[in-house]
Amino acid sequence: MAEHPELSAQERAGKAFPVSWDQFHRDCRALTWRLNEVGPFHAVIAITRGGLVPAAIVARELGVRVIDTVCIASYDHNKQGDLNVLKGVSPDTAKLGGGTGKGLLIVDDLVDTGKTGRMVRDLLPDAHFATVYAKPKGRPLVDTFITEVSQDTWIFFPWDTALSFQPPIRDGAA
Ligand SMILES: O=P(O)(O)OC[C@H]1O[C@H](OP(=O)(O)OP(=O)(O)O)[C@H](O)[C@@H]1O
Ligand SMILES: O=c1[nH]c(=O)c2nc[nH]c2[nH]1
Ligand SMILES: [Mg+2]
Repeated sequence: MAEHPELSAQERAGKAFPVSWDQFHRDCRALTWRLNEVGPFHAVIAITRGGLVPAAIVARELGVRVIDTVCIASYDHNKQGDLNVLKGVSPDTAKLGGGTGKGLLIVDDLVDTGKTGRMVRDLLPDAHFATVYAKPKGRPLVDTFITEVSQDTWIFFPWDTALSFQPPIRDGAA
């Protein structure tokens, strides 16, 4: 970050990894196959907002109906600022996890630097933390994930993107 402070994280990331709804759904289902070997879980906790979509799919596949959120904001569009916990887990969910998160499943779309993951680990140290995608810096914080991408890759999620014209590769398209 210190090398090019004027650039956003997305601009510094040299590679783009666009993910379609279809691929995201399949990756969430693949994640659930792994999580099904680890559970059962009393509740699923989505890290908003990116964790809401995978949490819904994972909870559906695992048959879990207690779903809570931890609301954390760190990136303002694509620049990471200070982490801000807007909402923690509810008292009911905290009780289900015995205060430390045992038997709870935390879901997010990805770990990048690991700052968000570190914060949820500090809040619920015994919870199981799952993400669909992981970059190397954040990977040690995650218990289960599906696909690793390099640190200089920016993942474009389907809820942040729309179909658009692409120039032919021959004409210099990335
Ligand atoms: O490992 P880190 O470097 O902390 O980055 C990962 C976090 O960044 C994104 O969330 P963001 O804060 O952008 O909020 P959003 O989910 O509401 O888009 C993403 O959904 C992860 O939660
Ligand atoms: O859409 C996103 N893609 C990413 O690669 C990323 N890293 C942190 N936050 C992110 N958001
Ligand atoms: Mg997020």
